[in-house]
Amino acid sequence: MIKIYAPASIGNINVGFDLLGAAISPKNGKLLGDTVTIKSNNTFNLNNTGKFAFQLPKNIKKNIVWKCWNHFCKIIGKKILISITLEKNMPIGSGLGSSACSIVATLVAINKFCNKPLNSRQLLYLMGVIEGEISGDPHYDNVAPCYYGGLQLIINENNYISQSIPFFKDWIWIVAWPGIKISTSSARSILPLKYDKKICIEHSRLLAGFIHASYTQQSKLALKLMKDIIAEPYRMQLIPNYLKIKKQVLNLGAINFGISGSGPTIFVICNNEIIAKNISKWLSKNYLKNNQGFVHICELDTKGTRIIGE
Ligand SMILES: Nc1ncnc2c1ncn2[C@@H]1O[C@H](COP(=O)(O)OP(=O)(O)O)[C@@H](O)[C@H]1O
Ligand SMILES: N[C@@H](CCOP(=O)(O)O)C(=O)O
Repeated sequence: MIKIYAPASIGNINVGFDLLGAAISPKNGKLLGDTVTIKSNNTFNLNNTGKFAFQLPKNIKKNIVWKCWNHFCKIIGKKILISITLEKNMPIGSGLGSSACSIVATLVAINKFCNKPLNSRQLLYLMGVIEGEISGDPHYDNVAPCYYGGLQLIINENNYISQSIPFFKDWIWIVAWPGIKISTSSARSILPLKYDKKICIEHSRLLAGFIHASYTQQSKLALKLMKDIIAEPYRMQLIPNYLKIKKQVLNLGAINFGISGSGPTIFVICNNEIIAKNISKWLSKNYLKNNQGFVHICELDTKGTRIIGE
């Protein structure tokens, strides 16, 4: 038996649309991600459990776990006889890399079960392909941090898909999912196909400056540059009262605020535990739309996807 856990992730982190992503874990030690358990069987079998299993497609062939298994069988040229249990603990369409959690956990588990025929780069490439089948075009800013952990910069050069970049250990990351869905594909479809030269130059300044500030550990500079001029201007309309919430949370002492991935989850950065607790309480009261929603005070998950049982 192999049991794999894959953590939630924040895609984009404002300044790096499709190019930066952070894996996160609640500071209280709770798990925030999907778990996949695999054992040998006489045929393929998939069981769905977990708080958000009800959101999964009824047709097994539309479940990401089946897609991952099917891709892997084609790659190794044989039917892999396993029973898979997906513990779907990440809400679908949340903006916390729910699809990435299932993709990464399943592929890592199957690869280990088959004695690792794929190396980590080949595995991550496959993760991006499957992510692209779901959201319309491949993007690695959820699967890379979910797989490797930490803060990942998508490189796609010299045989590297992503590489870790330094982060700020004193940053506290709050995520608030209101309990409603926004599909990644729809949130991608509302973005412009082209941007003005002025925006492109400004985005390069912000992203390059953020990476420089990260390597030189200039927290205040990193925060000033951590702006989203690519997606937020268009996606904020999908999130009720977005600008009002943002203004209030910044007034409560947050040092940064943005849309997590394609939303509707928002993320908040603080550098003070008391302020973080206060903002978490405020968001629980004012941002959650139903009893499905949640707020977690998190830190970067540096371990990434890992074995939690054998
Ligand atoms: N195991 C799974 N986990 C998440 N989504 C799944 C899974 N299996 C199938 N899906 C489908 O994939 C799509 C994922 O939607 P998406 O908006 O990308 O979610 P998220 O942004 O949370 O990753 C949904 O249509 C969902 O029904
Ligand atoms: N870069 C992607 C990130 C999507 O993240 P998700 O958690 O919403 O799937 C995008 O912004 O479309």
